[in-house]
Amino acid sequence: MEDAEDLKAAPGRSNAELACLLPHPAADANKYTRGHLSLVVGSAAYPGAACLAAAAGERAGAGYTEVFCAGKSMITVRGWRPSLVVRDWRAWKPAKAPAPRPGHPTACVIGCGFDAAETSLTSLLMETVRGWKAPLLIDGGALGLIANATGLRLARERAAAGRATLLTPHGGEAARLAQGAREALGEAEDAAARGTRSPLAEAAGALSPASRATLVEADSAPAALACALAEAYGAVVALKGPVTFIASPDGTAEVMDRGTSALAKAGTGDVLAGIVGALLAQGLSPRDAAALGCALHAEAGRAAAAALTDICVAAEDLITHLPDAIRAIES
Ligand SMILES: NC(=O)C1=CN([C@@H]2O[C@H](COP(=O)(O)OP(=O)(O)OC[C@H]3O[C@@H](n4cnc5c(N)ncnc54)[C@H](OP(=O)(O)O)[C@@H]3O)[C@@H](O)[C@H]2O)[C@@H](O)CC1
Ligand SMILES: Nc1ncnc2c1ncn2[C@@H]1O[C@H](COP(=O)(O)OP(=O)(O)O)[C@@H](O)[C@H]1O
Repeated sequence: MEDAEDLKAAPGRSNAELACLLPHPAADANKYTRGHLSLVVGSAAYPGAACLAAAAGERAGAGYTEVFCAGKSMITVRGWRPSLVVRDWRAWKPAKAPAPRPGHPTACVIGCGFDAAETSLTSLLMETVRGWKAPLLIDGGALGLIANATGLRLARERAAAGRATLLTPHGGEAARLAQGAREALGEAEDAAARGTRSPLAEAAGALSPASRATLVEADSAPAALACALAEAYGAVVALKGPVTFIASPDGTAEVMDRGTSALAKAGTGDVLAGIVGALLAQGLSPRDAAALGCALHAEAGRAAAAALTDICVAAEDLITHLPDAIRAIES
């Protein structure tokens, strides 16, 4: 990887490049071949996050959208959109899900509306990171729960097994992920000092000096931070903000700067997670899903602001205006 100071993210992709990625259904498609999206979301405290992520995923093209949420959230999610398949998250068995097979893409989004105070969610998350074989997007409260040495080790084990992971932190969540990586580095250094061999110590030893420096600094630039987190966790990282940086574990990064401050409202990140998750579930790579999903989200924000003003746009409006975003990218 380049020195952190020299890091430059590639400019955002053109409409023509993004339009090629749009997952129009084949003439002989059925709901299963179009892509199965499982969302493990919506604690009792935040049923709204489950509604937003799942409805966005369905509108972004997933053929079968299944929501696993807290028992207390189920009635809210069912009432919000009857086409969603809603189950209690006690029915979520990630390790028993069949391996993805050609022509039947699938993906999981976990964490929108996770309540950090609910420690029982840690085992649900870790079981998913360990056992879920298809692409996995981790968002919201789940990011805080993997931001530690155990979470980093499990994420890296997924990468080593060739299982794709995408992290979508905002600035606060990215700071927590960096803190978790520092904790892992500390544990690895202790292990090395004791002469103990461990996968974590080997991973920490392999981390580039630039990433190590970025993770240790308090105020790293977002592009460098996204790259360092991607390398440390072995995942594609979309670090959200007024400008979003999409970084891959190989040190490459791209910028998405189509957004509008109309997007600065609660719940818009849940909508983004649903859109990107649906694109993963339709077979796009994590990097392509992040690039197209973030661009569609931003264009939906622009279309919503044109219709409603930048003051009035709320997260639900992005779902309504997603068709305008698709047309903007295709034009
Ligand atoms: N309708 C629903 O059900 C909704 C449910 N939601 C769900 O709620 C859960 C908690 O998620 P959350 O984002 O609200 O809170 P949390 O993770 O504690 O982080 C907030 C702290 O981080 C910091 N911060 C720094 N930079 C930042 C930045 N760029 N953008 C934002 N924050 C930034 C900032 O600290 P400060 O800078 O103020 O010191 C701030 O105090 C999660 O599961 C989510 O899915 C929400 O999506 C809303 C709609
Ligand atoms: N000023 C801004 N300009 C452009 N995009 C923004 C701005 N503020 C926030 N966003 C976008 O809005 C979304 C907010 O996500 P997040 O903070 O996770 O919200 P929540 O957790 O409430 O769902 C991100 O996609 C981010 O890039």
